[in-house]
Amino acid sequence: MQSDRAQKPQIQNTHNTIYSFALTEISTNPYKQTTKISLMATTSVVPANRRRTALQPEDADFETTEGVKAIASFEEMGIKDDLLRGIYQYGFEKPSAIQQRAVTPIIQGRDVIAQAQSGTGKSSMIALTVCQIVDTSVREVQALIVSPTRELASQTEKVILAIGDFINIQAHACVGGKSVGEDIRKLEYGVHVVSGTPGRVCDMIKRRTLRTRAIKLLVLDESDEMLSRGFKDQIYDVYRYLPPDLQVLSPLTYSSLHVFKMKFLQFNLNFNSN
Ligand SMILES: Nc1ncnc2c1ncn2[C@@H]1O[C@H](COP(=O)(O)OP(=O)(O)OP(=O)(O)O)[C@@H](O)[C@H]1O
Repeated sequence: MQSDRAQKPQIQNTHNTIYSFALTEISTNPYKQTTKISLMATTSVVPANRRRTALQPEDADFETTEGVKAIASFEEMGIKDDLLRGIYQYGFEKPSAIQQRAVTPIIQGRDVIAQAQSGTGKSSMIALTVCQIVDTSVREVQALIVSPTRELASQTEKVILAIGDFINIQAHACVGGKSVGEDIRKLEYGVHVVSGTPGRVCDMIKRRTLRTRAIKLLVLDESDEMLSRGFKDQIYDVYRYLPPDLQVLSPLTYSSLHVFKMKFLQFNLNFNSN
């Protein structure tokens, strides 16, 4: 199954998009095609105390949507020069195995579900693809990353700011427990990326402090984890405010794909019964 964004039927901003991306695994959704990349097995997962060494063995076993190729260098991915400088300065020399397969479809605008174990480079992949997709000459929120925990949301913001140093990216972590006033100040000043937790993001959108009209990419980081933490309604609430032609990226851990599918199936049924 190969996705071609240009050929996708136009759909309304109804519930279709979010459940169609989630249901790709079942391969029956007529509306939208999604690129899916699964790292089936890893022989080395990065130990927690080792930084920037997430490279998987080249022969890592992957299951992907047809046509997904492994691209061995960041240059060959067509990443902008100033972002490449940031990536190298951050200490990444070459993409990890999941990055080799997932970065290109993401920057081509496809919806992507990328499953791989912890420590394989998924969070870093969010940071670098967001930096590539955002146009920093336009000071509006263009990418929204929703994460299950405050720590993860803040960590993603930090990696974006570090990797995107040379493109002058402005990112803000919108997380519960931090000052609402500071969120309002930062958002009104203008940022390109918001990385947050569902409740605070939802709150900022409802206050109209977080303006959604220019958002083109929604990242549901560890979406399986978010659903298991009971954030389903808040994710849906956020989604309702986003523009119709939205790209969705969903990185998740391999072991929980099953749970993810089951929960989103439920999600779908609930939507239809509204
Ligand atoms: N291309 C790369 N080259 C070298 N190191 C990398 C690369 N990508 C990621 N890393 C490093 O590998 C470690 C794990 O990466 P990351 O946090 O992105 O993985 P993850 O799959 O999201 O894992 P977790 O769920 O544990 O956060 C981090 O220290 C990160 O800096």
